[in-house]
Amino acid sequence: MPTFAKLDDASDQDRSTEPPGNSTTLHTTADRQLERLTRTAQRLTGTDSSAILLVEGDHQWIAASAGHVFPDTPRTLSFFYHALQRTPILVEDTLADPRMRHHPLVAQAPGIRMYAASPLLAEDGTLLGAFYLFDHRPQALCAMHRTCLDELAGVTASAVQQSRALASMTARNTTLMEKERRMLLAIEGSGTGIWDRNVAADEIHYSRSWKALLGYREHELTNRLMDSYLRVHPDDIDYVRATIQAHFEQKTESYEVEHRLRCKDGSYIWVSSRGKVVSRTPDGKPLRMVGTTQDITAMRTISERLRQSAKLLSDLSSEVPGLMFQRQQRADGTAHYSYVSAGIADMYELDPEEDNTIAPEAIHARIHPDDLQTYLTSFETSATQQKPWQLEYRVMLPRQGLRWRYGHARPQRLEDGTTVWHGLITDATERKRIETQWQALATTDSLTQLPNRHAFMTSLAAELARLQRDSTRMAAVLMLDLDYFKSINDRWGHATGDAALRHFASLLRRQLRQADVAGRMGGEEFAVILHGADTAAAAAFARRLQESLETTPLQPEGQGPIALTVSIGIAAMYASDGTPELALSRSDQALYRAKAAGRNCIEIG
Ligand SMILES: Nc1nc2c(ncn2[C@@H]2O[C@H](COP(=O)(O)OP(=O)(O)OP(=O)(O)O)[C@@H](O)[C@H]2O)c(=O)[nH]1
Repeated sequence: MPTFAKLDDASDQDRSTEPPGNSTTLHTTADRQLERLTRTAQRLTGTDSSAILLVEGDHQWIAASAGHVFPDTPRTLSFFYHALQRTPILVEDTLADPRMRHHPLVAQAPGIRMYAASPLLAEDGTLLGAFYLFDHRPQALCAMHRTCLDELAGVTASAVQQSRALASMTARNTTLMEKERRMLLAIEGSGTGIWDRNVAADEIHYSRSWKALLGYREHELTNRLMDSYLRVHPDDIDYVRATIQAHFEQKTESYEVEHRLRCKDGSYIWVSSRGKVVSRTPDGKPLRMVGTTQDITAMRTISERLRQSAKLLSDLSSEVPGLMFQRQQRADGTAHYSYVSAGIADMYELDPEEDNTIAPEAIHARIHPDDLQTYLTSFETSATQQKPWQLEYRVMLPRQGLRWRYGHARPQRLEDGTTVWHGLITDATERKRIETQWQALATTDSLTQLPNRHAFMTSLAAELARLQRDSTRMAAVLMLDLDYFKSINDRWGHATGDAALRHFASLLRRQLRQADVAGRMGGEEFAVILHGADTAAAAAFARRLQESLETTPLQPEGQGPIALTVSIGIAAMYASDGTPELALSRSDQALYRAKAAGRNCIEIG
């Protein structure tokens, strides 16, 4: 039995005198029980009044009282608070106690003289409040009354505890129910239909929103399972049944299928149905299955459009000749090909990865070693200047061999500094071949296959530039003109004249070294650049040429040999020459003199 302790000097003027807002406060039945307990205490002990004070958090309030009515004022509370200790208290005469004697409830009506209290303790030791006895006469409670007070306090504590547990459970249930209600509202609101299938009874129940999905009102659909299958599109029915069956047989964790359902107006919508068997017989037969149905028509339409766009892109990229690519270069300079089309098989003879990417090293290994640096630098320049990438380069392929490629792409700078190019690589080999042909045609004399005047003048300018870069070098320029050529034409015909020109060009070509250049300047007039030669060396060259012409006459078919001679004018080229024409002009003047000297002569300008 607890012993009565001395009164502590403690008060709490700040505590609220109201039960907490969300309190598990005792009301109605529980309150009445407490009232009954205070009356019982009053009667059993013969005291004037009795009260129960409850405490919860920062709140404390008088939950029940018998005898005097105690107003809930802070001062009054401080009077009660003295008892909120964990041990019983007995004040036999309040007037003898300095801390109570001036309290209004002592000094004035009702003039409390005896004050006894026992704490209300929960099983875990939490203080729930106190049970009080008061009397207007000073007295020492007998042992039986003290025990009675303690026991009543114990019963009260247990009642309060139970009541609070019940209230807390009710609150939890209310919260759960509210949550469930909100979830159902959310599901309904999201346009998701709910169904509940009774497998044994071959029945299926639909929520209002499920029926609304198909345009039906609440009462318009039966619960018969066989009716539900009639609404499934005929093309989908087999796999819908098979999917359900698989789940019934526990081959799948849940039932999940996309199919079409017929609406009230006869049109079809695409739905996603998901469900799960929630109860089975002990041997595993399904009893009940619940699930949801969602209209995914719009989503299917979008995904179908996306699929078609993706197919179009894929068709385009595989059908358009060449290689479409996306190349990314991060700010740190590392690059990778994030997309390559099927054209990579032809352009580089490479197979892309499954995700249509390829390592840049694989491509670099196919690029002609002489062009690789230009290729890499061109991308760098494009990235730095954010200008379109454009390049003609050679590739060395295992099957096709040496080929030309033309690439162009536009760069885009991303926020993180990455540059992304989208572009196309095409085969430029044929174009290059034609270009080379045109180039040859444009620079070669078709009759003699020697460079024409334009090409010769280009070489002459290049030779002058070389001399001007290094004045220790030498070069000689020769002008050559066949003698009496008109008479050959006149006598043997134009075709023989042509043959004579080809014959001379052939002899001339044979006399040239690698670095020398000869050209046909027009008619029967030729010119030669002798690289690294002075005029003496050029004169020796000219003599050798005249000798070879003398010893090798033209031999037209069916005719006797035709002797040819050539007059030659020689001039040195100087670094000081302002234009290449100057040296040519000097050699031309020398030629003029050679002609004047009787032809088949050599003159140095
Ligand atoms: N067969 C042929 N004749 C050409 C060609 N080009 C120019 N001729 C001819 O070459 C001749 C050149 O004659 P001329 O300029 O009088 O010179 P030449 O008869 O050689 O007299 P000299 O140069 O003074 O020795 C002309 O009759 C031109 O028609 C050509 O491509 N083929």
